[in-house]
Amino acid sequence: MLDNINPTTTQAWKALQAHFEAQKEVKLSELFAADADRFNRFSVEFNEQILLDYSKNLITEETMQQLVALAKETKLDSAIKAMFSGEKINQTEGRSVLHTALRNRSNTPVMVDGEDVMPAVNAVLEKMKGFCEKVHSGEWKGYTGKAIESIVNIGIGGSDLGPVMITEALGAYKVENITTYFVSNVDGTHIAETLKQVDPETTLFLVASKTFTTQETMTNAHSARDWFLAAAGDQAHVAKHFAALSTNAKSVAEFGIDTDNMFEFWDWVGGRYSSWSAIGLSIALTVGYDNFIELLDGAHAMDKHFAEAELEQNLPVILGLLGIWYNNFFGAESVSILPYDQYMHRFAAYFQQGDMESNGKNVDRNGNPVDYQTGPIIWGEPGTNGQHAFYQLIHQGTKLIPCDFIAPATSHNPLSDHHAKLMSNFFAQTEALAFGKSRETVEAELVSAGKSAEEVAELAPFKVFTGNKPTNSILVKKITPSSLGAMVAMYEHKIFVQGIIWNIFSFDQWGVELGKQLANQILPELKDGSEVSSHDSSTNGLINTFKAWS
Ligand SMILES: O=P(O)(O)OC[C@H]1O[C@@H](O)[C@@H](O)[C@@H](O)[C@@H]1O
Repeated sequence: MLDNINPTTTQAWKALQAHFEAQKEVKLSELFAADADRFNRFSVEFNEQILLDYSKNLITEETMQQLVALAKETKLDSAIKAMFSGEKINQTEGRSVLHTALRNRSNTPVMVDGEDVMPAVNAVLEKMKGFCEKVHSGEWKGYTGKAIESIVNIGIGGSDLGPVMITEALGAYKVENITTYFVSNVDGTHIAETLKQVDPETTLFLVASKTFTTQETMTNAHSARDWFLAAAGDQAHVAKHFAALSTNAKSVAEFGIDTDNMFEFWDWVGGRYSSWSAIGLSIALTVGYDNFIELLDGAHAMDKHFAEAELEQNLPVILGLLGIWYNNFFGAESVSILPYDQYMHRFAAYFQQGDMESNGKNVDRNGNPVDYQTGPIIWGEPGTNGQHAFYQLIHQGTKLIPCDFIAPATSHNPLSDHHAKLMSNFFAQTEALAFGKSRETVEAELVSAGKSAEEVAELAPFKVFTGNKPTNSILVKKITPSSLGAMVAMYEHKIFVQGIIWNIFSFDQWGVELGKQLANQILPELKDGSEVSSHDSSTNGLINTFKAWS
């Protein structure tokens, strides 16, 4: 059981509040001017792979000490131990939270209900390995004897976003002769457009669903099977073209997928934490099984760091605490994740689910409404595209938006000076956000551009950058399976740290249920043209207009 401590009642919270009042006007320019060693003081390196520079944050040593005190007072230490040891910390569902066991490469026993889960974890990995070997070697043949060329992963949410993000992020590692597609949306366009690109004789569908009941996934899976059978004819051919990644063997069998083709995982794996499980089969098929294992290795190294490093030196803890500083004291509402790496273009979307589904909670672990802010809005796009779109608001808007800038030191595509240009933008943006451009500088520039005194006075206010916008810079040596695994685990644990301190349950997601229930009620009402009057006037009006127009 997790402790149950309202963070706002702790000594540390009160101290942080007083500290915030005393230094909320602090200027990054002054902090840097006063301390030549600030970069060294506020940066940590992980395994010569990842550098987290958090010196461009609105913090002093005292801020960090008090934030760490908050983590200690809210018993983060024991919560970390509880998670890793398989305690049922997902209390509203009565489940352990063991995505860390899926990548427990040291293979030490992890007990759930008195049983070590590692043999089952390893057995599924072996099965995935054998399957990948067969598909990649061409030994696995479709119903007309041809090798597999296309993988279509059908899943949504946690059964889609992680594999999409990771296969894209590891684009440089793709195996030859396999093209992977992802279908998630129940909008028929998604599956229809995908099926146009593949050949039933050479396509393998992975039906990825923890529950195997999700409406979108099951609808897409049935349409895929209909399409396949229209070409293949015989139901017996399904076995060569459909595999299931699920915890629900019964429904998999009912769908008609051979249980030999089922890759199992367990209820102690949350959907948004499931890329490391059988849900990762699309990853292993796309980038190779060995690279999938390297991904797990990287995540495991970060797990060890999270479990063992001092809180002051602990990357996920530092990130989590900084987030709390802005979310709960500065009143920041969102966090932007900005990867300067085209391969990582779905990273922010992935952690939108990871973070917002985990910590978007308004009830604490007692079941009482919280009277403080919890999970932030997560958003972002790859740089430099974002610079030409929404950075205006980050630089000169009225909202405080702490940003994580992520970039690889080495590019997989060292084409002329592209990478230097990309990186110059990465460095320039955090510098600009931190230090801005003063009125004096703006005026001097306008004068030297030949503007009159009147023009200078007129234009200057619009060209001033106040600066003092906080950022983290995460410099990665190279985006490899291992460093990516470490980075994903780092963000996962950041979310954990914040959920513990906010005294909420991060591993359930009841908030997704109501919409599903209502959609199930509305679906039969759409079957005929009769007027609907059972809802509020807006919903009735929309449904009836839809019926008239469709
Ligand atoms: O993997 P399945 O069971 O299809 O769920 C897919 C997704 O469904 C949503 O409603 C959420 O609960 C997600 O956490 C989950 O990842």
